[in-house]
Amino acid sequence: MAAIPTARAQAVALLGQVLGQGRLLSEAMSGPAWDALAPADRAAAQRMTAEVLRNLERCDRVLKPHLRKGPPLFVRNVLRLGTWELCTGGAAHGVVNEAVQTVSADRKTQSMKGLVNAVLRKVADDGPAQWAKLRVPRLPRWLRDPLVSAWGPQAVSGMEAAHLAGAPLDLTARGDAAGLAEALGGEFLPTGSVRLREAGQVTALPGYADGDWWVQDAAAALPARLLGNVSGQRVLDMCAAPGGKTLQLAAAGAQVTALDLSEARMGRLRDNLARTGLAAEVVVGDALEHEGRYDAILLDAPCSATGTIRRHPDLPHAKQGDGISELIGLQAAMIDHALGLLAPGGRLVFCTCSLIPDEGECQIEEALSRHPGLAVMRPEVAGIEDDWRSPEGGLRLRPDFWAARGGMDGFYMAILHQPE
Ligand SMILES: C[S@@+](CC[C@H](N)C(=O)[O-])C[C@H]1O[C@@H](n2cnc3c(N)ncnc32)[C@H](O)[C@@H]1O
Repeated sequence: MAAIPTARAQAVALLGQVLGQGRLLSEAMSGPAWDALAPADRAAAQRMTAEVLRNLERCDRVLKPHLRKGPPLFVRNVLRLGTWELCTGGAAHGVVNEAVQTVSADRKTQSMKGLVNAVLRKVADDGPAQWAKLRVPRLPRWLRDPLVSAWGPQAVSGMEAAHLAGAPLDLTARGDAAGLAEALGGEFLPTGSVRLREAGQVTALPGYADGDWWVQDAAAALPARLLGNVSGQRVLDMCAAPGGKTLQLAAAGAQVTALDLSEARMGRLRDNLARTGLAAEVVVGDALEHEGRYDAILLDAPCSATGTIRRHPDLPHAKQGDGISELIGLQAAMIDHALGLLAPGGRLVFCTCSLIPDEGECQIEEALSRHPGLAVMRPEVAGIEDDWRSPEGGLRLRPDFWAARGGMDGFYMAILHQPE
C-alpha cells in the first residue's frame, strides 16, 4: 500500500502542479493522494502552498546564495517550503528533517538529501533575519507590466502589498447586515458587507447552517446592488455559478434566472440556494444561446480573475496571461447578447473581477461605440467613494483601496441602460 502523504509532502506536490504544470490550486487539490489526507492536513497543505506562492520571490531570494546551480523543480519546491517555514517561525529540527525525508522518498531525488539538509540548515541560521528586510514580492512581469501601464507604479506596489497581506473574510447577510455584524463581532462596512478579521472555520460560524449569510468579498457584493430595486422584476444572472450574486438578487425579491455553462459549478449554486432557503430558476447552458426577456441582467463575465490574487496567490504563477484575449472577445459577445435580452428601458450590469482595463473600462467604451443610444448610468449605492468612479461612468475597485480596513478584491462594474 502506498504511504499516505503528509501535509508537507502534499504541499510540495501542489507547488509542482502550479509552478510546473500551470494548474490552478483549486484544480490541483484533487486526486487519490489529496483525498487520503485528513481534513486538518488538507487545510494545512493548502495554507502552506498558498503562503509559499505568496512569498515565492522571498523564498528564492533567501535560497539564492546557497544554491550554486538550480536543482530540479521538486527539490526546489521542497527548499522553498522549508525556507518559508523556517523564516516564519518553524522549528528548524522538524522542518529540516521532514524536508530531507520528502526528497529521500523519491528515488530520483534521494541523492539530493545532503544538499537539502545543508541548504536548509544555512537558511535556519541566516534566513529569518533576512526575511524581515526583503521587499514585498512583486507580481510576475506578464501581469506587472500591463498593470503599471494602467495604474502606475505606486498603485501596483499598493496592490502587491495587499496581495501579501491576504484577505479578511467578508460576508453578505440574507437580511439585516448591521445586526449580523454585531452578532459576529465583525465590521459593518459602508457598502453593506460584514467583515471578520479572525474568522476561523467558516462552516462553524453562527448562522452558517441556517443560511443567514454567505461568503462574498465586499467588492464582489457591489454589482448586484448596482441593479437597484429588483423586487418583483425578472432578472437574469447570466454567469451565475457558484451563486453569490444570485443569492443577493433572490434575497432582494427578484424573480431570478441563474444561468451558467458549468454543471459542476451549478451544483454549488443549488447547494447555496438550499442552505439559504432562497429561490431561483436554475439553467445550465451557454449564455450566448440563451433566450428570454428580462427587466435587468447581471453579467459577471468569465475573466482573468486578476482581482482575486489576495485569495488566490497561485493565479499569477500558474497562468502567464494565456487565454485573456479569448476572454476579452467572449466578454464583448456576452454584452451584445445580453443587450438583446433586455426589455425596453432595461438595465445591464457588466462586471469582471479583473484588474486589466481591457476586461473592464475598455469593454464599456467599445460597447457604447457598437450600440448607438446605449447609455452608462451613474452608480448610486451606499458607500461608493469618489475615487472609485472611472471616466466612462463605471466603478474601478482595486486591492489597494481600503488599505487600512483590509483591502478589497479588484473589480470593474458599470450599469448600461437600454433606451426605451
Ligand atoms: C466570474 S464567474 C461567476 C461568478 C458568479 N457570478 C458568482 O458571483 O458567484 C464566471 C462564470 O461564467 C461561467 N461561464 C463561462 N462561459 C460561459 C458561457 N458561455 N455561458 C454561461 N456561463 C459561462 C463560468 O462557468 C463561471 O461560473
